Amino acid sequence: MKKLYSALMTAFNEDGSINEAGTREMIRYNIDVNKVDGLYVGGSTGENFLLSPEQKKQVFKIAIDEAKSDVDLIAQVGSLDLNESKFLAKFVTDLGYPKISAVTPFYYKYTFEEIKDYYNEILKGVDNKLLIYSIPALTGVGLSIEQFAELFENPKIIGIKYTNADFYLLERVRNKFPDKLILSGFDEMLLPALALNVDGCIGSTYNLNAPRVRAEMDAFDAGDIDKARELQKVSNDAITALIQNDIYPSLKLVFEEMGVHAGFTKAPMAKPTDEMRADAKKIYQDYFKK
Ligand SMILES: CC(=O)N[C@@H]([C@@H](O)[C@H](O)[C@H](O)CO)[C@@H](O)CC(=O)C(=O)O
Repeated sequence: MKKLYSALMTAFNEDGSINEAGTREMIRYNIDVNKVDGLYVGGSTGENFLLSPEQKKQVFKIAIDEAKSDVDLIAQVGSLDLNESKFLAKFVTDLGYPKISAVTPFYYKYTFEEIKDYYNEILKGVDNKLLIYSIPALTGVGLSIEQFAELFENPKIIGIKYTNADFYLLERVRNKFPDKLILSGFDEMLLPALALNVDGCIGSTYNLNAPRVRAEMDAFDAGDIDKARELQKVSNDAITALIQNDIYPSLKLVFEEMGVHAGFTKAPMAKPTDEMRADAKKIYQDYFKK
């Protein structure tokens, strides 16, 4: 059965500190209402790259304390500072996270040898399994099939969080590595990714939209492609509206409409304007009101 993971959001107070109660509410909502299979903690959606190391530790602690072993947990530990990534990999492993993930190193232009060393260093001395977080649109780092093969020489690297619209590469990767865990990262492209036999998905919009997405995955598994396509269409209407209204603050505003206290985004992300609030209310009414 294909797995559905929400990319966990972090609730912030207006001053950028972490709102623990709100973050816990979102975790509970994902587990109790969305019935997700897992949570991706410390990813882009969690605004992780805006956090101090102490705040990252705080989020990792809150998530596992709230979720316990109710769902699978993947901790994204990649950062600009390799020492920090290594520290966090050990930290989350000691907390009990069953899987970790690390974004490809970004900002500077690294050689593939440097990228490989980065992953091997993170995993050195850490008894855990890792998913490569590949998101070329944000990092500028695209990996080839040969490079994935070289990274997979480390047996602790078990798969890819594949946030990439290159479906040719996805097909090549899926078929070359049938035993690796491949989780699709673009919510609006889930259906074509399912057709290429990914093992599941991780995404931001699943925080709000998981039940519709589960229905789509079930329809796909049952061979009802028309129904899966119709559900993807509705999801994509919602995703388009969320993106047009600035996706990260909008996800939180819609969560607030649902009664879940998702808090603020962290600067320099935008604080919501009255217009954004009004649009988020409409998105809630159009797509998520029960
Ligand atoms: C850049 C970004 O936020 N990508 C999202 C998608 O879920 C994305 O928001 C969605 O497909 C809308 O474009 C996920 O791939 C990110 C993710 O899972 C994470 O790291 O939090």
